[in-house]
Amino acid sequence: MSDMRLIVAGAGGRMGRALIRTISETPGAVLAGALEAPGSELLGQDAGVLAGLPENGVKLSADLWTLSKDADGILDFTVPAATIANVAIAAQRGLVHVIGTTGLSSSDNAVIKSVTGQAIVVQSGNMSLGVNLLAALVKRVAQSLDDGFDIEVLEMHHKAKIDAPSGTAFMLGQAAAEGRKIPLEQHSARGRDGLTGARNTGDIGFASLRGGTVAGDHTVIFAGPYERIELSHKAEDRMIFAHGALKAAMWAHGKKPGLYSMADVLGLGDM
Ligand SMILES: NC(=O)C1=CN([C@@H]2O[C@H](COP(=O)(O)OP(=O)(O)OC[C@H]3O[C@@H](n4cnc5c(N)ncnc54)[C@H](OP(=O)(O)O)[C@@H]3O)[C@@H](O)[C@H]2O)C=CC1
Ligand SMILES: O=C(O)C1=N[C@H](C(=O)O)C[C@H](O)C1
Repeated sequence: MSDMRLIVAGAGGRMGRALIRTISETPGAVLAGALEAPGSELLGQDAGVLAGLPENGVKLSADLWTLSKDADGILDFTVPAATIANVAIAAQRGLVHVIGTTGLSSSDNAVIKSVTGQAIVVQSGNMSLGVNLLAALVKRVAQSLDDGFDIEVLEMHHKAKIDAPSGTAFMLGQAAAEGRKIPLEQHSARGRDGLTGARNTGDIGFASLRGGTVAGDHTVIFAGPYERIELSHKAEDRMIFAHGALKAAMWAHGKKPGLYSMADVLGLGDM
């Protein structure tokens, strides 16, 4: 098979730059385009230079329709409005769309789902191997413990992160809810503040910390009578997410249209 031609959306962002570096190191992948927001001061700049590499001749552009004429996939770590705009074009062009953007609403997710009859989408709030394995472990532990054990999800990220709780925290909460066979929407406790009353039995709680340059720390706590189990993952470098995204794109190349997860990519679906 010829090289997979990939567009990086949000090319000037933290993940965008990590993805451009990862593509440059990945045999079988080539950077076909670099997308940035309309009006960004980075438009026209060289994607390689922005990512700390030698000049590669790929200039940042805000025109996905033109960029995608000759591409196979798009790696999208941007903001919800941009991802939703990209979904329609990726579907029309038949691109593999790897979606890492978090903070999506349920109606955004419904839009993504609506195109998967014709589009190949891999979506995950966290593309790392470690977190996807952690989610499988959380589900397994939640299956074994009844609601005598209170489940709390704690996350910490760098101070520039704009959404909370993190996409990963939701993934882990969802895994716990699946293990316990309850709907997360009806059992999630978020944003405690003030005179909240006692904790509801069976709730899954979320707490978010922000500060410094933390790439992403997540802990799921199972707090029972006189004992506690804590399962944690600490991302030391966002390159782990970029490597996961590349793996997802190359895995999805040539697959049938559908909505896939990182558990599918990593073969963790049955854990
Ligand atoms: N699933 C996973 O494994 C991971 C997910 N993420 C998620 O990825 C997203 C991005 O994170 P991060 O890179 O840290 O954030 P950044 O803010 O550093 O990057 C986002 C980039 O997207 C750009 N952008 C905004 N609008 C558009 C548009 N319409 N078209 C193209 N580009 C646009 C921004 O440009 P401008 O600054 O000009 O607005 C910015 O350069 C977040 O939602 C984050 O939570 C992050 C890491 C891992
Ligand atoms: O914004 C980030 O940085 C990250 N976002 C993702 C999330 O919301 O979970 C993944 C990772 O934790 C880094």
